[in-house]
Amino acid sequence: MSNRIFEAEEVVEHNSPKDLYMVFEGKVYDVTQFAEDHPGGLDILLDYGGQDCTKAYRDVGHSAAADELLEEMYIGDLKPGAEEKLLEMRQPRTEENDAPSIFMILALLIIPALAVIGYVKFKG
Ligand code: HEM
Repeated sequence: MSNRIFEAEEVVEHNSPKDLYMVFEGKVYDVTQFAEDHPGGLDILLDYGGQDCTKAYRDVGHSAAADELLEEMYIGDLKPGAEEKLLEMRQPRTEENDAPSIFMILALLIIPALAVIGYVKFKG
């Protein structure tokens, strides 16, 4: 069991599908691996990425099995009293990993196009 202490500044950064931390009852959990398989969906977890999900998690009435899963993802504790700071620092949801970026799409179109142009020129 880790008892690493996390600052609010650090937790808040982990808010994307590829890197997702959540705080529950003052403990920090790395839910990255699990997020895609969450029965309630990835999207709802992203709403709490890098944030405290204690109330939301309780309101759903998660099962004991869910509690056990959560425990397996425990990585440390939020610095005592940092809950408020965490909320103040709330960042907009990181969408960058939700879909391929426009740059990636452009690169995938341009690279083969350049290859074809190069080939045609070289041949001619
Ligand atoms: C952070 C760790 C979380 C874990 C490990 C987790 C785990 C689970 C599990 C195992 C279930 C299946 C039902 C059950 O066993 O209770 C479930 C369902 C659900 N969870 Fe989570 N959950 C987490 C966070 C959240 C959060 C923050 C929300 C936000 C509201 C949420 C919303 C839901 C909903 C709405 C369902 C019901 C899905 C359905 O039955 O259609 N969960 N979750």
